[in-house]
Amino acid sequence: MRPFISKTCPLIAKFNIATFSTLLSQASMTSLEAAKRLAAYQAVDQHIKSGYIVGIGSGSTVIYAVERLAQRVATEKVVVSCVPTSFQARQLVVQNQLTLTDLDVTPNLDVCIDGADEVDSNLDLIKGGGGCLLQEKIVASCARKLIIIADYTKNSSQLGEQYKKGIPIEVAPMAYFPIKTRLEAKYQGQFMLRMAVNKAGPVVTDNGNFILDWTNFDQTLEWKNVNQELALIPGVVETGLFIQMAQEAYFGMPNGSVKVQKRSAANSLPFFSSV
Ligand SMILES: O=C(CO)[C@H](O)[C@H](O)COP(=O)(O)O
Repeated sequence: MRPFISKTCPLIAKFNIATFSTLLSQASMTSLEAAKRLAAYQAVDQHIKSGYIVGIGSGSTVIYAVERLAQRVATEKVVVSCVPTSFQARQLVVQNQLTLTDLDVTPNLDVCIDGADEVDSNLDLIKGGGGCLLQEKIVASCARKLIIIADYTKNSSQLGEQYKKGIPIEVAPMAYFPIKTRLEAKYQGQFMLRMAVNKAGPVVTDNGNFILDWTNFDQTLEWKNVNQELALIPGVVETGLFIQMAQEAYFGMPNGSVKVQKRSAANSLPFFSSV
């Protein structure tokens, strides 16, 4: 059958192109969502046992992890208590009727399952695209294992290779401008105040702080040192650099497989130490 080409009616041609591109973006969205789901389900199946205290990360991939956890609670009678890393995570736990706890009651977690914005070949991460970095890092630092779940677009050899939205730095509101000025004088790149959508002004985190997103940075920096330098600046609350924290990353791949990347024990920081 010959393809329909409308030379006489540009409107029909336009409609066809628009419809085609919508279908195309839906198809790619679906494969990305399928990849997230695959990674999340496999990580939950391999790392969560009955009796565990589980840290629940934030973001769109974690939704599938909580979905799988709820299925396992219902079908296998697995018993878990969950420590959320954000308002969103708390809502997910509650909506899925999982047992909610916190660090006051259960400060030692068996595992924390979370997403990431980018994972490098050392298993160091950029996190905080969803603005939840502070609580995510606190909860992860209380867990024996941090397991990352992500789709294939997050799997890089170095930080900044694919993820261009920048490294988030959570700052006290009154300090954002002096910190921005100081960091722009010291490092290559920009430190952009993250602005809200559908609200005038900046994003305000779950902890009442602002976020500076560090873009166009030098990808060859020594991230462990940079993280320590940033953490020492008055007004910096936390960074989205998660260095030597994750033990394993599960990447859902486009072909329906899951790639698992593991950290060697020698390249891990001791429990409860993230800087
Ligand atoms: O760090 C995060 C939120 O602060 C998320 O884990 C990260 O942004 C990845 O999210 P998603 O699973 O939606 O890609």
